[in-house]
Amino acid sequence: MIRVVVTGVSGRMGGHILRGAREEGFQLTGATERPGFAAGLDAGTAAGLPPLGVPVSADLRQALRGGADVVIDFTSFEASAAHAELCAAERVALVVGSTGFTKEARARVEAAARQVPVVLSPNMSVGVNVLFELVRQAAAVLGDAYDVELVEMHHRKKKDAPSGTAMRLAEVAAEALGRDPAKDLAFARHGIIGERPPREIGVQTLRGGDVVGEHTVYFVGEGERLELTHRATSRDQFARGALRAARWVAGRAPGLYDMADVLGLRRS
Ligand SMILES: NC(=O)C1=CN([C@@H]2O[C@H](COP(=O)(O)OP(=O)(O)OC[C@H]3O[C@@H](n4cnc5c(N)ncnc54)[C@H](OP(=O)(O)O)[C@@H]3O)[C@@H](O)[C@H]2O)C=CC1
Ligand SMILES: O=C(O)C1=N[C@H](C(=O)O)C[C@H](O)C1
Repeated sequence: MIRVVVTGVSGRMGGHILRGAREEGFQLTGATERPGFAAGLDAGTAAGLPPLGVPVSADLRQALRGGADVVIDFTSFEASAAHAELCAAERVALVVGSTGFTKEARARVEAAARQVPVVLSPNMSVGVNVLFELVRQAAAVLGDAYDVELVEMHHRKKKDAPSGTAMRLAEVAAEALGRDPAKDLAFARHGIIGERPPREIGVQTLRGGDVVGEHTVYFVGEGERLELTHRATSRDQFARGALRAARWVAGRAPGLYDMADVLGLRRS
């Protein structure tokens, strides 16, 4: 039985992961929430589920005392960077779903992945990981004759923009078209903007209500338009993907992996 510690259990993803872990036969050995949260509360109760017999800790080091094969972490980029360093020190595998990483925070996760295996992915759903491949293929075949535009929509409480998934989709398209994400992504348009630069990849963000997560990539040509859309209607698919990643990464060699590795989609 795989022993798992889940961080941020009272968050939107936390409850879905705890429920999935119980249904899929993981052994929950620890749980955390941000310092200041009611430490000692049952993890299930904290997540709005029936009690699970595991208390919430205010820090991951304490939560790992019960032993763990893997930590599943959907918190924030800052918390995930600190969690990665602790997992490296404690030699525990890690699955990170947090998004919005700064270069510095990502470098901390990469450094941790030299000590322990880490799966880091902005979207753990199978559907979105297939979308990454479809976008790669479409961009490679359609080429420069088609303008690439991307729109993402999420709930009003989401903190980072554009979504991690949108950023990855734009990077995948840019790579297939030989463009530079640092120069060619356009995140806003306003005023007299002039003609669209041909190399531009537009990335636009919508926020509102309780939208779980929607991404559309447009390839707009002369006389035709291809639209590739993924709509998440529940957080369960993200949680199922994270648990699949946890099963895959526990006991693996140190390294930074993503869902393409977990799902066997990695291109050589
Ligand atoms: N990869 C994927 O498939 C998906 C990724 N995400 C990403 O996952 C992250 C979390 O999303 P979501 O669940 O919606 O966000 P929430 O804010 O609902 O949940 C995050 C939880 O983590 C807690 N937290 C923050 N810092 C710490 C800490 N140091 N230790 C323990 N707990 C902490 C937060 O507490 P507090 O509220 O007090 O800050 C909160 O309860 C986001 O970055 C989001 O973009 C989301 C869905 C799918
Ligand atoms: O914050 C969210 O909710 C989500 N975040 C991820 C992202 O930023 O791509 C994945 C998913 O779309 C939900």
